[in-house]
Formats: sequence, structure tokens, C-alpha cells
Amino acid sequence: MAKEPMRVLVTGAAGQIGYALVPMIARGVMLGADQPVILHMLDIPPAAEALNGVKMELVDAAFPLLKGVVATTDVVEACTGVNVAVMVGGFPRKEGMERKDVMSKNVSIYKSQASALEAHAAPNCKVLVVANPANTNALILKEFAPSIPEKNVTCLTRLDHNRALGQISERLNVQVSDVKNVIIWGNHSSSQYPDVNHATVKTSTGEKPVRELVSDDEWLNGEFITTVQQRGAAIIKARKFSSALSAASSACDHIRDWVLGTPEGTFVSMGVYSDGSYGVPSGLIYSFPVTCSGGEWKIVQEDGCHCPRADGGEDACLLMPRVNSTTPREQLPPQCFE
Ligand SMILES: NC(=O)C1=CN([C@@H]2O[C@H](COP(=O)(O)OP(=O)(O)OC[C@H]3O[C@@H](n4cnc5c(N)ncnc54)[C@H](O)[C@@H]3O)[C@@H](O)[C@H]2O)C=CC1
Ligand SMILES: O=C([O-])CC(=O)C(=O)O
Repeated sequence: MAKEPMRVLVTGAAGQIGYALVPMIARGVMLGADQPVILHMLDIPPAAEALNGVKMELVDAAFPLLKGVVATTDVVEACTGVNVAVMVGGFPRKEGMERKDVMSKNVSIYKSQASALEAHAAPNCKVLVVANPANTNALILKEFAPSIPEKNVTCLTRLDHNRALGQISERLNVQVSDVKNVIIWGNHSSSQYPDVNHATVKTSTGEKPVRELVSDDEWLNGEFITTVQQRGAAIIKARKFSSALSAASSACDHIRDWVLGTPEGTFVSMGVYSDGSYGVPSGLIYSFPVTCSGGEWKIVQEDGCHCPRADGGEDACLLMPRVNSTTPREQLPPQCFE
């Protein structure tokens, strides 16, 4: 039997990311090739004509999974009954700015949209905040929509995660799909910590640690980290606009894994509210390694890890399957020593 359509809200849908994202959703990239969708697209009145143009193109593309399009400048209409909300609407930074420089404009948007989502979205609506500063906007949304469960409010750090996979794949000349389990810790900002200490590559003789294959700690601890941290700025410098197709694709990855589950043995990075894991203060929206199953994310814990910080235990650490008490200190991630 055909599935009931899911309603997916995209705010800022007339913008660059929106234009790349809505066809991906309509093609099933976000929710699966058997999941019909109804798109709800919100933008502000000056963008209403452009938004209508996007709607016309969606109709023209004749996507089989697309069962309806709501294109509106009314936040209540946009939020009504949505099962997934991808919050892209806002102002992007320009060359020379940090993401926090757009904070005052974007934060006020998130206060008002939080209330509309709280009052009108479907129960258990899953929210992904993309607009910058993404962690802060998600925190604002969570604070101003107190009846939305805090586990349902997340922000996008999957783009940073995918950028890290891409850098490793280029460096080793391997398929990006064979690289997994990088981690982005912290904020979607230049202060993030891209971590390869648990990352592996699938080879013909099994999975091998990225550190062993790269065999260049100076690059991994230096240029690799800054390249990932600064990639957004590099794209702005090159394109004069911020990342759009990669942001849209990563937003699909984030929601797909959240709703449909992460593959066995794989974790991904999501900005989620902290439950105090790894000493991160509770209630912050922070990027952690997570696994997803049954529509729920779970922070990967380091129980049973043999690293110097843990009590020991026989089971391999989920984060660091190849780390034990004989692993050189310089190959352990900083949180082992916190
Ligand atoms: N978390 C991440 O990994 C990434 C985040 N971003 C952020 O995503 C946001 C969107 O980027 P772009 O699409 O490139 O920008 P854009 O300027 O092309 O599009 C933004 C759209 O939001 C609309 N908008 C403004 N205020 C709104 C409101 N109150 N309600 C609904 N819509 C509203 C604008 O009219 C515009 O159509 C920016 O904040 C950008 O910095 C961009 C790339 C990656
Ligand atoms: O850098 C920006 O302003 C846009 C963004 O968040 C990214 O590309 O990661």
C-alpha cells in the first residue's frame, strides 16, 4: 500500500539553498524513494514572486513523489501540519564575515517561527536548523517552542562532516563512500573540531584507521582541520555566495539518517541538545557523533573504551574500536584527557 505523504517545510525556499533543496526532497533523496511528500515553502513577501516561480518549476518537473506544494509568505500556513521542518530562511554571511555576524538578524526570525511551529506543526515534528548561526538559532527555537521535545530540535553540522569525508577521500584517493566515522565536535563555526581519530576506510583487506592510511599526523592535526573549519569561507570567496548544493545535500543526509536510521557500524555528526555527554554543558546545541534508529538519535558513548580516561572494560569503545591502553597518546582525541 502507498505511504501517506509527509509534509516537509522549507523556510527561505526562494533562496539559494532552497532552490537546490526542494527538488532533492521531491525526488525522494531526503525521505526515501517510496515516500510521497507535500512541500511547504515559506519566504518573505519581497520574495513571493520568486517563490511562486520555484513552485511553477516544481510543477513542471512532474516529480512522481510530489503530492502537493504550498508556497506562502504566511508562517502559520507554512507550519500547519508539517512532519519535518528545514529552517533555511535567513541572511547568509558575505566574504570577511563570521557566521555570528548575522546573529542579530537571524535570531529574531527564529523566535517568531518557533511559536508558529509549536502551535501548528504535526506532533513529533522533526526540526533541522540550517540558517546561521545554526547552533544558536536552534537553541533559540528550542527555547521559544518549549512544547516541542528538545530531542526534535537539531542543527546542521552534516555539511562539515561530509566536508571532512571529502578531504580524506581526496587525500587517500579512495571513494568517499568508503570513508566513515569522522566526527564534528562543537559548533557549526570556525571553532568546530573535526576529528578523524575514529574514522576508517574500507579496503580490500578490511577497515583501516584513517590515521594509519594517511600516515601524516602533521597534515591531519593541522591543514586538514583548518580546511574543514574554513571551507564555508573558501566557498564564499570562490563563488561569492555561500555553499548551497552541498548544504542542501547534507540537509537531506541529516534528515534521511534521522528518520530512516544510520547504517550498522556508522555514526554521523548532528547538532543536538547536550545531555551532558563528554562534559558538554546540558541544554546546549552541540555537534556530537550520533547513531539513529527508529526515528531517534542517540549520542555515541565511550563506555567500555580502553582509553586512559575510562575505567576500562572488555568491550571495544564504539568511538575508538582500535584504541587500547597501548595506543600512542598523540592518536587519542582530546576528550580522552578532559
Ligand atoms: N548550517 C550550514 O551548514 C549552512 C548554513 N547556511 C546558512 O543558510 C542560510 C540560507 O542560505 P542561502 O540559501 O544561501 O541564503 P539566501 O539569501 O539565498 O536565501 C535565504 C532566503 O531566506 C529568506 N528569508 C529571509 N528572512 C526570512 C523569514 N523571516 N522567513 C522566511 N524566509 C526568510 C530570504 O528571502 C531568502 O529567500 C544562511 O543563514 C546561510 O548562512 C549556508 C550554508 C551551510
Ligand atoms: O560559511 C557560511 O557562511 C555558510 C556555511 O555555513 C557553510 O558553508 O558552512
